[in-house]
Amino acid sequence: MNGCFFSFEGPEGAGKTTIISKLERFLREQGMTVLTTREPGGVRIAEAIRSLILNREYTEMDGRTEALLYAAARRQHLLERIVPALEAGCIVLCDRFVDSSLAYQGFARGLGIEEVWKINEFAIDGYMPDLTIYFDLDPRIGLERIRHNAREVNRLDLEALSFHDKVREGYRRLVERFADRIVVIDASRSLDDVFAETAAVVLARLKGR
Ligand SMILES: Nc1ncnc2c1ncn2[C@@H]1O[C@H](COP(=O)(O)OP(=O)(O)OP(=O)(O)O)[C@@H](O)[C@H]1O
Ligand SMILES: Cc1cn([C@H]2C[C@H](O)[C@@H](COP(=O)(O)O)O2)c(=O)[nH]c1=O
Repeated sequence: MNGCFFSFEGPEGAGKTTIISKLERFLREQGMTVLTTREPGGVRIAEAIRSLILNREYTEMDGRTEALLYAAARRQHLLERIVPALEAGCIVLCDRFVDSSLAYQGFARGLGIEEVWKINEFAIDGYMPDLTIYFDLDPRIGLERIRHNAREVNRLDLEALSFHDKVREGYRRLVERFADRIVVIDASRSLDDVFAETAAVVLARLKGR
């Protein structure tokens, strides 16, 4: 496999989508082939699962059902979109991947990081990002940011602040556990500063291949 797989993680409103879009433009300007995608979603079946999981009407959804749906969406997305792009030598920029499941369902929902890892192991079958960039931000700031943009409020956004605090704590545990894969970026700074650091980290990883 010749490509390089980057995933981007963080709480709501951390700036992942904005930075990925700037990074995609920047890397293309340098002549690189880039695929930008997102989870849950990225392909037809996974986008359908996304609509189901994030639908605000499904307040009765069980935590394990939620975790399994994210894993199912991931499986389809990986096979249909990520793996073919990596095999074609693309740089893949993925807005969320398995760490979201570990932080949100494993830690914040209380299902257990190990348990959620197990179902995801089955789904991803050995494929992991080469590098994960985690945008660290107080969820109060992130939620305030998205209150001011046009993005639709989804079922997860409506969780209590204590849930979003747990998501951050979950990510912190993942950073400790996967220190060689996850790079932490302080996302509370200006967009220009966050982008400059992200681009530097990504370029360094690409050079080191
Ligand atoms: N560093 C920053 N400083 C101030 N505002 C920012 C910064 N980064 C992003 N924003 C703004 O915050 C909002 C959320 O950004 P964005 O959609 O990129 O976040 P996200 O991490 O993809 O969020 P989500 O996962 O909730 O969809 C946007 O309006 C964006 O313009
Ligand atoms: C992949 C994944 C996502 N989530 C949560 C995180 C967000 O609240 C939504 C996705 O929407 P966004 O546009 O990225 O904000 O779903 C999750 O809980 N578990 C996952 O595996």
